[in-house]
Amino acid sequence: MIDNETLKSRIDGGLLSFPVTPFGADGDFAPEPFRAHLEWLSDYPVSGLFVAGGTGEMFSLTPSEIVEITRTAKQAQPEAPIMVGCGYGTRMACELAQGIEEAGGDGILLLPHYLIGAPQDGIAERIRAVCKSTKMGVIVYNRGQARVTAETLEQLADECPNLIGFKDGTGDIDTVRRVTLKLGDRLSYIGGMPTHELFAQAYRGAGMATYSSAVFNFVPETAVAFHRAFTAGDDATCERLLEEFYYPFAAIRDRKTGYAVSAIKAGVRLRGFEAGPVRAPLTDLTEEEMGLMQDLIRGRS
Ligand SMILES: O=C([O-])C(=O)C[C@H](O)[C@@H](O)C(=O)[O-]
Repeated sequence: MIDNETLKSRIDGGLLSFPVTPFGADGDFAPEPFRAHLEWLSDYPVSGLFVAGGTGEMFSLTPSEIVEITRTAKQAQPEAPIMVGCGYGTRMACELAQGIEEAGGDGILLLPHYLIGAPQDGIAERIRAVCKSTKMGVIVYNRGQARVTAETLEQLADECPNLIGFKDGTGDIDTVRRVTLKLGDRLSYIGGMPTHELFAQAYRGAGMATYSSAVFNFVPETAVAFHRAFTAGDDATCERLLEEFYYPFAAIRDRKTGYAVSAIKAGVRLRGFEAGPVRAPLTDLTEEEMGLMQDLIRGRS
C-alpha cells in the first residue's frame, strides 16, 4: 500500500483518471476489456487511477464487484496508486473499505450515502467511522446529499490522520474556497464536476490545482493537452479546446440525464474497447447520438 503522504503528493501533482467499468454480454464486470483499456491509457501521464468512481458506475456495482475491480486494477497497473470508490451506508462503507484494502487498494473515494438527507454531524460521523475502519487514505467526495462545511472538514482532519483529500462535485465555489482557505495544504483538492474541464479554470481560482477527467477515458490526447495548458496557465489553449471539443461534447452529454457517464462509455466503445452498455438506471446513447460522438472523436485522435 502506498503511504498516505506519498499518495497525497501524487494526487496534488497531476491529472486523475476515472476509468469506466466494462460489462460483458451477460451484464457482469468484464475484466479483460478493463485491463486492455487501462493498458492503453497507461501511455498517457496521470497521477492516479480512481476505479469504480462515479464514471465507473460505483452506484450500480455490488460491494464484491468493487473488490474484484480493485484487484484487477492493481494487477494491471501495479505501479499506479489505485483509489477506489466506496460508499453506501456507514456499516457497508466500512466493510467495503476493508475489502478494498485487502484487495490492494491504496485509497478510497468516499461517495455520498444513499437516499436520505442527513444533518452535518451525522455526515461527519459517517466519514469518521470510515476513516477509522481503514489505514488507507480517504478522499471525501462532496456531492449530492453528503455536503460538508469547511468547519466539519477541519474537525475531521484533526481527528483522522488518513483523511487526505476533498473532491468537489457540487459547483458551490463559496464552500470550495472556504475549505481550501481553512485547510490549506492539510488536504489534497480535486475538482470533480461532471466534465470538470468546463469548470477547471474557475475552480483553480478557488484553490483547486487539479481535477478528475472523465473524457480522458476516450480522448486521452485532448485531456492531457487541456491539463498541460491548465497547469501552465495557458488559458488561450484551454479556451480553444473548450470551443473545439468540450462544448460540443457537453451538448451531447446534456441531451439526457446520466449521459455524463453514458457518453463517456460510448466514447470508450468507439475507441475500440468492449466496454459494453451502462447499467440501469442509466441508459445508452441512441444510434444518432453515437454518430455525433464518432464525428467528435474523429480528428482528435
Ligand atoms: O467520480 C467520478 O467519476 C467523477 O466525478 C469524476 C469525473 O471524472 C468528472 O470529474 C468528470 O466527468 O470529468
